[in-house]
Amino acid sequence: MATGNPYTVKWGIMATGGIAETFCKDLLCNPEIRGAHDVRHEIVAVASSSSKKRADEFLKTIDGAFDAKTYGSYPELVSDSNIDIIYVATPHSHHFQNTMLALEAGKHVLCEKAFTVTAAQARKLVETAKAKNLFLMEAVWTRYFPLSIQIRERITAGEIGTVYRTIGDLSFNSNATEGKGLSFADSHRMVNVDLAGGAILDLGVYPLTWVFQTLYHLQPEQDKEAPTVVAASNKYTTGADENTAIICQFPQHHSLGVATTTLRAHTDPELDAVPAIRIQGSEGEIQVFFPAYRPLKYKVVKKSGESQTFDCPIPGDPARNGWGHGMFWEADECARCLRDGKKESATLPWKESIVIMETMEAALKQGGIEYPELITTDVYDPKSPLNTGNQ
Ligand SMILES: NC(=O)C1=CN([C@@H]2O[C@H](COP(=O)(O)OP(=O)(O)OC[C@H]3O[C@@H](n4cnc5c(N)ncnc54)[C@H](OP(=O)(O)O)[C@@H]3O)[C@@H](O)[C@H]2O)C=CC1
Ligand SMILES: O=C1OC[C@@H](O)[C@H](O)[C@H]1O
Repeated sequence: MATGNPYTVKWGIMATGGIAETFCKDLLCNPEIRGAHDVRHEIVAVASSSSKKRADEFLKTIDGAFDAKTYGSYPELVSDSNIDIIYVATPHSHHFQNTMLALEAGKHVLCEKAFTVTAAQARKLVETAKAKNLFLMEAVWTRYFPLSIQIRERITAGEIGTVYRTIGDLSFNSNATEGKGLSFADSHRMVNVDLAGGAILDLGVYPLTWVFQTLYHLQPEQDKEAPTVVAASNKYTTGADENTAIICQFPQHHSLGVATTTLRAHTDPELDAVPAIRIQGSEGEIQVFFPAYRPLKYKVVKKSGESQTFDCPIPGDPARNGWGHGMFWEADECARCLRDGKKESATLPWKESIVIMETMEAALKQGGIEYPELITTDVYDPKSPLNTGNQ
């Protein structure tokens, strides 16, 4: 246990949608419940691009941080001198402009996945954070789960031998009950190209996370090899991808990753019948169960067929009705990096977020998926409607 007072991070929350609510509820959990004695979190400000009233309502929804400042615009939020770090919880389309807005205002940033819409945007964010000496991290929360840490450690310890292949899927059966369409309205962020919708950027990033954290992240630094990418997509009527398969080849490491995602079928309709991820090595494999973004269980199966299952429950805070979603671990990582003066997380370094964006960009290109100029530009514009809330 660390001695002394825990290091406190003051968060500013940009946007008041679904994931902002979940993340904030996790920030409000007592860190001691998950054994984190060295850091704590405070929500000091919340902004909605629609109105200050919406931000006020959000505080009621999360049932906490009642003293937080509330704003009706993102530019006001990033100007608040009391904030250490901004959590960007807007749709993918907005991540580049919104993160630039925060970095330009001198704020550290945790930005939701997918990091950006293009690889050039990701590179620009990293260049800006580096130039301004600010912390920046893509919010791929799954990487910070004890389950992910254990699996990376088992691979490094050689428990399944040399890993040759990782196969991962994250898919939902989102077919409408009638007709051939999906259950989402065409305007919904899941399928709306103006919001950079589609399976790859929203869901595909998770099977890719498993491919990358097992086949790329663990490569020694001196032999880092980015993948060659082969991909195919089927398009939905909106132009977004509804069904995509991505092969990542690492020829020098003799390994292959296969990441699939669809909005047309479920990874594991029986929930627990088939693994969502298989990490396959010369001496056995590790199977991770659905969902790829929030797994609670994995199995180590030795070459002999002998197997052992490991449960990794997410601790809940009894003082918050047992709430605990698992996003607090990435928040703790941000806090520790800020405390230690680190600008990037070693668990998801900048270079890796960029290579993942390059992979998704290659897949989008091969799948013929195109997004509008407003959301693909890598020219920062503080007056972009994506920052001012008129879009
Ligand atoms: N880590 C995870 O498990 C998850 C991550 N996500 C990621 O979080 C991000 C947001 O997703 P989610 O919270 O589900 O989305 P929501 O649609 O629920 O919320 C998005 C919020 O962004 C703001 N916003 C600003 N401009 C727009 C616009 N033009 N259209 C829609 N919203 C806008 C709004 O907040 P306001 O009006 O207050 O400005 C809105 O409430 C995405 O990047 C997604 O991939 C999503 C779900 C789970
Ligand atoms: O990040 C996510 O994880 C859960 C999914 O349901 C959601 O669409 C996605 O954004």
